[in-house]
Amino acid sequence: MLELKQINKSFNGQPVLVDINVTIEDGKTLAIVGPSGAGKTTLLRIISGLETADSGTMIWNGQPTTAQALRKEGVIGVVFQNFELFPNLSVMRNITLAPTLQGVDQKKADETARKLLDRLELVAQENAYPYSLSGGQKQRVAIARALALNPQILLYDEPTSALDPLLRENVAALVNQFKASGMTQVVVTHDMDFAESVADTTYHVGKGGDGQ
Ligand SMILES: Nc1ncnc2c1ncn2[C@@H]1O[C@H](COP(=O)(O)OP(=O)(O)OP(=O)(O)O)[C@@H](O)[C@H]1O
Repeated sequence: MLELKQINKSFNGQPVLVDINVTIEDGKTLAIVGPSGAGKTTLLRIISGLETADSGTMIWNGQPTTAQALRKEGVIGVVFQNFELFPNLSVMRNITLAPTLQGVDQKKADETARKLLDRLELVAQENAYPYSLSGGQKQRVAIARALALNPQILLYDEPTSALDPLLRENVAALVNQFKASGMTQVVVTHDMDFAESVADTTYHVGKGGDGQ
C-alpha cells in the first residue's frame, strides 16, 4: 500500500495541489479524476518521481519513503499519455532496453518481452517500428515496456485520450484484466465513464479537501 499524505505543489507561486491525501491499495485500481488543469498529471508525476512535491510524505508498506526511492527500486511503472516510445527501436527493443540497461541478460529480457507481447496481442508486431503501429498498438507496447520492469504499481496518464474513442473499452478491459491478475493500478483521466468502468476508488483532484 502506498500512502500520500499532505502533498502540496505550487508552480510559480500558484498552488496546484493542496493537502492531497490519497491511498493506493494493493490489487486495486484508483482513478484520479478532475477537470483540465486541476493537477492530475502533476500528481501522477509526483507519485512516479518525475516531479518533486513542495511538501508532504509518502509511505510505502508502512515505511516512509520518497518517490525517487520507489522509482529506483522499480516499484512504479508509468504508461505515458503519448506513449513516449523510442522511435528508432523495434517493438522488441523498446521493451527490452530498460531491463538490459539494468543488468538483465538479453536472452532473459527477450523471453520476458515475448511473454508480454503474447499477453498484449502484439506477437506480429515484434520487429515493427513505432511509426507503423496503430494508436492502440503503441499503447500496448508502452504497457508492455512498463510491465517488463515488473513494477508493483502501474500508473497510466490519460490512457484513453490519444486513442480512438472506440478503443476506450479495450483499454478498460485490459486494466480490468490486469486487476484480475492482482496488479495495483492508478489511472489519471478526465473521462468519467472510463473511470467508472475501471476504478475501485476515485480520487477527485481540484475540489479541495480530501477527494477520496
Ligand atoms: N512544469 C510546470 N511549470 C509550470 N506550471 C505547470 C507545470 N506543470 C503543470 N503546470 C500547471 O499546473 C496546473 C495543473 O497541470 P496538470 O497538467 O497537472 O493538470 P491536469 O489536471 O493533468 O490537466 P489536463 O487534464 O488538461 O491534462 C496547470 O495550470 C499547469 O499549467
